[in-house]
Amino acid sequence: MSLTVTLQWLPHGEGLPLPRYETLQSAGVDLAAALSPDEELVLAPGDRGLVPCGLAIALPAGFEAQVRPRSGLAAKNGVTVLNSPGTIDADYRGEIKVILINHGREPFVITRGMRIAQLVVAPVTRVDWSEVHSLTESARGSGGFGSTGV
Ligand SMILES: O=c1ccn([C@H]2C[C@H](O)[C@@H](COP(=O)(O)OP(=O)(O)OP(=O)(O)O)O2)c(=O)[nH]1
Ligand SMILES: [Mg+2]
Repeated sequence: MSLTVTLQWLPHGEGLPLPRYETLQSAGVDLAAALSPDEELVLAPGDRGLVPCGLAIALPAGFEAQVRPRSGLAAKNGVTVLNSPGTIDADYRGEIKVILINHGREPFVITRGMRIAQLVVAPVTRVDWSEVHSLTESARGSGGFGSTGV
């Protein structure tokens, strides 16, 4: 299934490559850091930072985009998306930004064009609430938080 999403480059994003699927079946497109060419953002161990991506999008109603970590950065550097998955609402027209956190032991240096996260577009289900006095019974009931054992 293919969906058209409009994308607007912000001035500091111009020149970055269009987000693209790296393989035929990739679920996400990578997001690149839209820092100035001479800028470095250094995340010391334990630090977090808001990384601009230099673009804004308009999703069709009924869809969201999720900002997810790249597994390579997590495995090699301990760097991940703090609020993973970040939620981009269909009515958001601001710049997409990525909240990265460095859980690694070394400083992590981000430069322009570095692919720091990925964006996955997904359908959204919305609910109409219906208030009741009791819920339907189920085998699990209120068991949770490890109730089935290890
Ligand atoms: O990783 C993220 C998460 C969110 N957003 C943008 C798009 C999203 O539509 C908006 C609001 O996000 P969210 O609802 O998660 O944040 P909030 O703290 O609830 O802010 P708000 O009160 O603006 O909804 O911020 C990003 O650019 N990156
Ligand atoms: Mg919100």
